[in-house]
Formats: sequence, C-alpha cells, structure tokens
Amino acid sequence: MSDAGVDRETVRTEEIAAEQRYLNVLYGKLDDLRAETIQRLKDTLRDSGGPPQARTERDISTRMYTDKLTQLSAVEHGMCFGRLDLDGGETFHVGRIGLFDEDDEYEPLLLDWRAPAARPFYLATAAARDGVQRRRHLKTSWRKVLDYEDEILDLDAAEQGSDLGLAGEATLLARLDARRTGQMQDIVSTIQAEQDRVIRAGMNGVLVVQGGPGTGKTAVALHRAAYLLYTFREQLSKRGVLVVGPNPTFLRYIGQVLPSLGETGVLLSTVGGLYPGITATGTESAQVAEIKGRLSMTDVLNAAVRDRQQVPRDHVEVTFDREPLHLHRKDATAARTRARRTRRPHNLARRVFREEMFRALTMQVADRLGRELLDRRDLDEINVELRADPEVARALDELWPELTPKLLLDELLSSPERLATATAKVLGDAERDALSRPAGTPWTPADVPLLDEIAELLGEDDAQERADRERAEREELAYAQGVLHIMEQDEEIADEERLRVSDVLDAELLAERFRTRSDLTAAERAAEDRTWTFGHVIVDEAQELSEMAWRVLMRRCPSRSMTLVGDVAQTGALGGTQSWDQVLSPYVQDRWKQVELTINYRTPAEIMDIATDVLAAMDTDLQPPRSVRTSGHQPWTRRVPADELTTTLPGLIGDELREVGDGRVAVLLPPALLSESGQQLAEALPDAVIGTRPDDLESPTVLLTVDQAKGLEFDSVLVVEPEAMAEASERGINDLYVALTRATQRLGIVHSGDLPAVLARSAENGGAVAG
Ligand SMILES: Nc1ncnc2c1ncn2[C@@H]1O[C@H](COP(=O)(O)OP(=O)(O)OP(=O)(O)O)[C@@H](O)[C@H]1O
Repeated sequence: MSDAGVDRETVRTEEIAAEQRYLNVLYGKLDDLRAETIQRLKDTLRDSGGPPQARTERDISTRMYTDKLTQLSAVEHGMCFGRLDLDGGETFHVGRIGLFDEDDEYEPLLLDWRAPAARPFYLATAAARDGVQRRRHLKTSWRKVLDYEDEILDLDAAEQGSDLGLAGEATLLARLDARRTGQMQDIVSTIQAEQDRVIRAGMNGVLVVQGGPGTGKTAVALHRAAYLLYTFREQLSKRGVLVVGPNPTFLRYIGQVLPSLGETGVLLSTVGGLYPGITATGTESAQVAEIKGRLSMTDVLNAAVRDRQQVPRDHVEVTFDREPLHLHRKDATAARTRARRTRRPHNLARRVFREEMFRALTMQVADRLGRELLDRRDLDEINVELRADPEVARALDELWPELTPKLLLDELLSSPERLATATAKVLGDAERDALSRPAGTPWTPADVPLLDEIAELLGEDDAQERADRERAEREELAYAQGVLHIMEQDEEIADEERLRVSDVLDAELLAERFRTRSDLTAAERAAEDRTWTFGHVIVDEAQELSEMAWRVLMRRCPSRSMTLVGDVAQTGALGGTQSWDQVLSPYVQDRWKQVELTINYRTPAEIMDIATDVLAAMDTDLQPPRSVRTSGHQPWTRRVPADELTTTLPGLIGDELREVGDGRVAVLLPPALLSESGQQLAEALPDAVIGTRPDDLESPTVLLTVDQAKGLEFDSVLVVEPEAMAEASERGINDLYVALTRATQRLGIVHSGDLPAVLARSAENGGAVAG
C-alpha cells in the first residue's frame, strides 16, 4: 500500500474509533432511558385502587410507558445512522429517535430523523448545501460501527455528482443490492430528496403521489405516517392514522416497518378489513368485484332498502283482543310516506312508521269499542296494549323490519326477486345474475364497501349495544383491578429489589386487560368502530380502489387530510383508477395536489428497459422511472412446449434459487395456470409454497398471481406465460408491467407460445439462455 493509502487507512480507523466512542455514549443513554421507563412502568403497575379518575390516569400511563419501551427496543439496531458537519464547525448525529443530554441543558445528542433540524441530511446537495459541509452515513451492526461513507458537499462534488442527485450513493446502493427477506425494511438512513419532500409535505388536503414501480411509494407512505405522527402528535394521537393496503399479504409485508419506526398510533388495514366484525375471506371473479365496485351500486342499495318498506296489497289481518284487526294499505302508505319524508335512515325512520301505524290501529280499535265513549287515557291504554301484542309486532315487522347491513345484503344477493327489483334500473340481466349467490356465502372484500354503504342507509339504533359495551368495560376493569390487587399483596412482587424485566413483561400482559378502555390507542378504538373518523388517511396502491371503496375511505376522513400513493399504469382491478382527477373530483373538486416520484430503487436498468416497452404500449403519457442501478444480469427468456411447462419449471426455478443464495424467488403465473398446476409445481420444489397466506412471502420460493404480487418484490422473478397474462383481462397489459417490475436482481420469462410483441426486446437482449 502507498503512503497515501496507509494514511487514508489510519484516518479511517481513527474516525471509526471516534464514532464508536460517540455511539457508546448514545447507547449508554438508551440503556438509562430503558431502565428509567421500566422503573416507571413498575411503579404504575404497583399502584392500584383509588377513584376511577386515578385508574384512568394509570391506564394511560401504563400504555405510555409500554409504548415507550417498545419504541426504545425497536431502535436498538441502527439507532444512529448519520452525521452532519455544518459550516460553523457544529456537528449533529441523526438517528431513529431523539436523545438529549439532561446534564447540558438538554442539548441534542441525537436528532430524530423527523425533526426539522435533521432535514438537511436528506436534502442538502453539493449545489444547494444549506450550510452542510459533510454528510456522513454510518454503517453499523447492532452497537458496533463498521464503516462510514462521507460526502463532501463542495463545488467539485456538484460538478461530478450523478444526474439522479442521489444522497449517500454508496450506502444507498449497498442497501438496494441486499437480499430480500420477505419483509419490507425502513429507509430512514437513505431517504432521497424527492421522497423527503413527500414525507414532510403539510397535512392539509389531498396529496396524490404518482410514481412508477419501485420509486419507493410504499416506503414513503409509511415514513410519512411516522413523520406526521411525530410532527402533529397532538392532533393525530386522538384520531389516529389509517394506512390502507391492497391485501393481507401486503399488510404483513409492510407490518414491521412502522414499529421499527417507533409508531403505534397507526391502523393498517385493507378496505375489506374496515368493517368491524367481518373478515372478508370469500373470493369472487374480477367481473363481479367490478360490478360491486361501481358507483351505481348506491342506487341498487337504496332501492334494496326501499324494497324493505312494504305496504299490503289491500290489508293484512291480525287478531287483537280476540277480534280481527286490519293493517290497511291506505294507513301503511301514509305511514310510510311520513317516515320516508323524515329522510332518516331506515332503522330510525322505522320508529316514525310504527308510531303512525299504532295511531291508526288505536283508532280502529277505538271505533270498534265506540270512540265517543273513550277518553285520552283509554286511547293511551289501547296504544300500549297494541305495542305489547306479538302478532301486531310481527305484522308491522313484515312491512318495515329492523335490518342489519349483513342481513340486508345477504338476503338481497341470495334472492333473485329482491335482486331483480333493486337492480331493475341499473343492471342488465347478465350482470344481475352474476351478483346472485346462495345465502350465507362468505363475505368478499368487494362486499365490505356495500355493507358500509348499507350501514349508512339503515342507520344504527345502537342504544342497547352501547349500554352493553359500557357494562362489559366496567366488568373488565374490575377484573384487572382485582388482579393488580393480588399482585400488590404478593410480597415478592412488592419487593422492589426483586422486580426484573421479566416481571414487567408479565405486567404488560396484565395491562392488556385494559384493552377496551381508556388506554386504547386511537388506532385500536378505530378498528372496533365503523363510524370512526381518522386524523389522516394514507392509501397505498390507491389506483386499485373501486368507486364504492373510495366512498368508504372518504367517510372515514371527513377532513380530507389524505395521502394517496399509486401508479395508474399498474391498475389491475377492472374497477380501478385510470385518472386521479376522475376519482377525486366528486369529493374535493380540483383541490388536490399531485407530486411525482421519478427514480426506481428496485428494478435494475436491464429489466426496466424491457418494462419500458410494455409501458409504452399502454395508452398513457406516463414516463418510466429511471433506475438507480444495473444488476449485471440480463433478463433471459425460455420457450417451453405447453405440455412440458410443469416439468421444466422446477429446474428453471432451482437454477434461480442457486443464483440468489438465501434470497427469494417468485414465480408469477396467470391465475388459471396457477390453479391448474400450482400444486404440482410446489410439490416438485423444496420449500416452495403457493402464496395464499401472508407469511408465505418468507419462503424461498413462492408461486403467485400478479394480483397477489402487487407492491411486493423478490430477488429473482420468473414470469410464466406473459401472453396469457396480458390477455387475461382488459388490464392484462398493466398486469404484465407489474409482473416484470417485481425483481431486484434477476428476471426470467418462460413462455410456450410466441412472446408478446411488446417483449421482443427481451429475446433480443438476453436471449434464450436458460437450460
Ligand atoms: N431511499 C431509499 N433508500 C433505500 N431503499 C429504498 C429507498 N426508496 C425505496 N427503496 C427501496 O426500493 C424498493 C421499492 O420501494 P417500494 O416498494 O416502496 O416502491 P413502490 O413505489 O411502492 O413500488 P410498486 O409501485 O412497484 O409497488 C423497496 O425495497 C424499498 O425499500
């Protein structure tokens, strides 16, 4: 090594040692904070009894300290990842949380990445330094500093910088090249400038983030949730943030990102998961889901509800007081008109209908007895008796029943007559018949927006339910208090010296007993309450949502403080979005803002070249995102006779598995082929699964449809029968684009017929290499 080389090495070793000393101080601080929080939690848990107010405060403290502990544990790995050296000689370290020095007037030891002062770490460039001289990315493993990357922001650097304007390029590329684990990782240490602007955008109004595949939309959406909770804590901790993803597998994939960012005030859900008490496990064709997603379903549901407000053809006869009593068409029609005129939802207007009917029936009975002989009190008595009569009640229920959303929708879809009446003005015969299904069929995700809509049309007479809930809460509270009391009596637990972390874990479990009460986070409460409104709503893969799904989300967010991320070139759902304007204008007219992400962090340039041809074949003026890197692997194609596909694929997949080592391989198949041959393929390979459950992504090989792979990524991807994929639906070409852009390293295309014309370049470039 030359002298200069030796010098550089010495400097590097010294710098690493200095950073290590600093990190030791930070971790010492972290340990102190943990110990202090554990102690406070112990004190809170030991303290029991007292008036309800004191208990409520204790519940809140328990939650607060438990949350804090979770947060302090989540930051252990990679707590400090960067440093900024400013013009005046000042330096700041940046990390996953903020730490302060109490002994030095609370000087910051570590800046939380979300704090305004940390912003130059993401935004400063050589051309716009913002007072920054040097940005340093630290490479650490747990508490150990391994290395660092420095960027000197001066004019020379400005001239030499890459045209993508990347910050911390080496650190970024190392992260992007890493093997995938089946779980998304946070990007706090390498957020890029265009992403930072989205993450830190103001909270008012609707922000649409349009970006091609791999531009970090999901990552940005999640970091934005964390940023908003940090910055607008007061506002958001009361109402919570809702993050909506396309399916449970995707939620599982992103589920770990937020806790590691230290946030718990967020509800992650699909639209299908937003109706409390329902797990939408049913499946149906894309065509049926599309029909259910149309805005015109509001007319169908309105008609379905009105259809449950009947009048007799002439009259209905019941026996009251051993005499016949008639519910006349004329009276019922008048009662129905009055009830409908109130414009109240069905279950609340029902009261008006019944009042009117009881009044008419009272008069009928009075006439029978001789009305002139009766006074007010007699009439009241008759009215009370009529109300108590089961036969009268049954007859009135026939005319205007109390309904639940589930009952109404199940009875609507399983009754050809009801369906025909409700859809008469809206659907043709074929579409109507497509909706028909047997009673008790499991709920599908597309049913959920319908149930939500019906819940609005029916209204809830929930007085009884609320009373029951409050009683149950009181009982649980009493139970938990009892347990705490027993703990307190226990000498061992009361002995401070003997309490250790394991005791606190038990206590955490105990605190779970308080779940349904005051210590619930906004997100937890929201999950149990259909009418909850959120402080902010973030929607990922927003292009997939139907018009009916948008109505659900808009109901959950009357303030319209929303971030919608998506890519209209990737829309797969038949009822999904082609234009953001079309989706949003009914709710906010033109009062929404769009920003674009342009850099692709996932798909290497070799693969993106091919995907770009597919994008160009779509009817869109969208630009493809620019890849930050090449992988050195040309995509390959392989033609295999159709009847040899299932026997040849295992060998091809095996080759890819060897290439990616401990990484992940995804095989993307057209839905028909997956259901036909998926089982046989999965059995022919070790550790291969058909991806139906959320944790299947952690398997080395997973077989999926494009729809299931949306939003996900893998080290290597095999796209099987691209022609069938492109022709499977109206949006097939979009699906093909999605399929091609899932790989972080390698792409193979396996086909039995001719390659679709849009993929001609893949055969030219990579050629038929495999096998
Ligand atoms: N600034 C960054 N630093 C490190 N990794 C990043 C950065 N931005 C994005 N990534 C990584 O790039 C990959 C793609 O990101 P993400 O899934 O968020 O993209 P997307 O736009 O949602 O893609 P798609 O539209 O295809 O679903 C992920 O592995 C993500 O961690």
